[in-house]
Amino acid sequence: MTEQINSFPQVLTLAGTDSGGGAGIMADLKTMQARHVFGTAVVVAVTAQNTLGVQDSLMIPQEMIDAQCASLADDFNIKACKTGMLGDAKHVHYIAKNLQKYDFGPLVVDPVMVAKGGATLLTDDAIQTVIDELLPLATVVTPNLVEAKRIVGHEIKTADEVKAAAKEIQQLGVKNVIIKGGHMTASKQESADYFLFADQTDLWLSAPRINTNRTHGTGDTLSSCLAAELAKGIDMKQAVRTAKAYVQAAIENTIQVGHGHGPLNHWAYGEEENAKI
Ligand SMILES: Nc1ncnc2c1ncn2[C@@H]1O[C@H](COP(=O)(O)OP(=O)(O)OP(=O)(O)O)[C@@H](O)[C@H]1O
Ligand SMILES: Cc1ncc(COP(=O)(O)O)c(N)n1
Repeated sequence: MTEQINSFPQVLTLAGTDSGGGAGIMADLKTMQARHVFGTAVVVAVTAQNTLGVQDSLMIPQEMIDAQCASLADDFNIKACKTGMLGDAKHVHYIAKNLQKYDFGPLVVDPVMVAKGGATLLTDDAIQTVIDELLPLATVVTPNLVEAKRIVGHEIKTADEVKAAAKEIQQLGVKNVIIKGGHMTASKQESADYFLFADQTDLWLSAPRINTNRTHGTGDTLSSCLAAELAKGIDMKQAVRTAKAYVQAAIENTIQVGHGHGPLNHWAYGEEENAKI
């Protein structure tokens, strides 16, 4: 009976808050809500942020991170989780320890490094800790082009180099790799993401590139949608298609909020479809 009561898909984000509501934990919870899963959150960092940039940030102490993870593990039945902004090497380590201690299901690692406005969200020395401690725990990692370059430690220019980099990242111990195309601006027509799956099949998923600066939180939205689908038991290949379509609809159906890099429209995707889920 208890198991039945606790069986509704529950998802966890371990990340930073965005007071402006467009990225980080706020984007994650909005995405989870729209995908009809129950969203929970471990706050790793607090940012004072709006669409113009990050004005300040505060890292949460280890004891409080551990306490949040313990609270969730004691009560909830988390079926998938994602990481976002983790700030520094120490916090990457605290999160990796908690993810080893508790079973929160498949892990989506979004290796958030720099905000669209240019603020550092992960210190340089922490990249190696992500590689050593977090990637081996991940079911899927979702770097953008810039993050992928930092992980492999060299330039990635052509489509063949994107594919080779995904393979290199997979060899670090992650089953599935997605290199996101938002920063691959060579094509003005499309935004194409590359997917390399655990079974060695691969896929480019392309969608029309929208000419807009209202792309605050695109990466968070993709990774939290992916986690939401995985929590429902959807297989990885279908989950990535839904996540890409969800982000596309959220960028396309723009809303006018803030004066800078505006947020996405998290309720745009398949509104009638959602009503039926
Ligand atoms: N202008 C755009 N038009 C269409 N799709 C886009 C656009 N910008 C980004 N995307 C899509 O959004 C998703 C996230 O990609 P992106 O490379 O922007 O991630 P990110 O840089 O990690 O995002 P964030 O900076 O929010 O963390 C990908 O599916 C990408 O193809
Ligand atoms: C707390 C937090 N997490 C992630 C991002 C990345 O989003 P973006 O690159 O769109 O600014 C952010 N700005 N803030």
